[in-house]
Amino acid sequence: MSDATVIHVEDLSKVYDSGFQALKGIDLEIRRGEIFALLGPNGAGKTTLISVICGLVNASGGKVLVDGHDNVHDYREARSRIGLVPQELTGEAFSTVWDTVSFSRGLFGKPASPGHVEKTLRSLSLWEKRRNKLITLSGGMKRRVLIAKALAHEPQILFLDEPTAGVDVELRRDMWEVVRGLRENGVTIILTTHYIEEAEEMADRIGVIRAGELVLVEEKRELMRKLGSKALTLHLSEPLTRIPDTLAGHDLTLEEDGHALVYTYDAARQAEGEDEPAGIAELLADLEAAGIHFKDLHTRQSSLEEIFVSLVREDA
Ligand SMILES: Nc1ncnc2c1ncn2[C@@H]1O[C@H](COP(=O)(O)OP(=O)(O)OP(=O)(O)O)[C@@H](O)[C@H]1O
Repeated sequence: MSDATVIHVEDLSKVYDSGFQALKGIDLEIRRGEIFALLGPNGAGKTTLISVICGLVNASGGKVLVDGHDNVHDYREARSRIGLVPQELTGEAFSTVWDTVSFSRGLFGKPASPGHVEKTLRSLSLWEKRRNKLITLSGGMKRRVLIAKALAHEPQILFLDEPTAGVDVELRRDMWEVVRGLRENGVTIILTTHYIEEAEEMADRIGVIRAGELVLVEEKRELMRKLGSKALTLHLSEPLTRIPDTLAGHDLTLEEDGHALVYTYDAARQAEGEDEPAGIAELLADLEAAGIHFKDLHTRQSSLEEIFVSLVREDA
């Protein structure tokens, strides 16, 4: 395990008592200081994977090292390095923010540190609310308390399970800011999400899990470059009823009742400079030769969402 690796997951599998296999031979390295987004449809195994890494659910096979510590044989060392932000706050409605966070630190056998608790609360804009009972807080503030709780024992690694499920857009952006701030302080972040926008906005790398298998792990930029396709839309001066035979060699579709021609090409090919600029010059020459004129054109690149949908669909 290299220094850059903070979590090493090897051939991890999980079969629940029901006989259901939720994880199948997962191999994964999480790099120190990155934001890693684990994406997958409902039931794909995201929560199971993070629960096994955090030692809350036993694996059926394979192993997990957290900063070099085996999460079964050296559980306390491994667990002390991890903070886990669950989806919901449970059971502490009548405690104050301060007590909830301080208590959580004690659970990890760490000596009381009002200074650390104060720093954590301030960094999450919870300081003014420290005497409030949790039950009196808004949804957004409650989520911040969950994060503060998970950070109380000074972990290097923070897992966030669906950090923004069911929150409004404004609060979601707010949470993203909080998470980025944590990363700037050196915390490694692993988040599960099924909001593609969240992964697109936040992640350095993305893992896609489908039916218990990690089907892909990739730098976000690389993923979008490799799998993104681009489309060039030409708005025609005169509508066409069909694509002329002389243009059959181009990947074209006729849209908007014949008012637009859409040319689809591979963003990666273009980025690699091969066939630059992806056959557009030839297409334009052939259009000219066919007497087809356009009044406007625009390009767009597929979003991570489209890439994700096609990955999850592929031989599903
Ligand atoms: N205790 C359990 N016993 C049996 N099956 C379980 C158990 N917990 C989860 N599963 C099953 O394992 C699969 C993966 O569940 P998991 O919660 O890990 O998925 P997920 O990707 O986190 O989905 P979601 O986004 O819906 O939370 C699901 O089919 C689920 O029904």
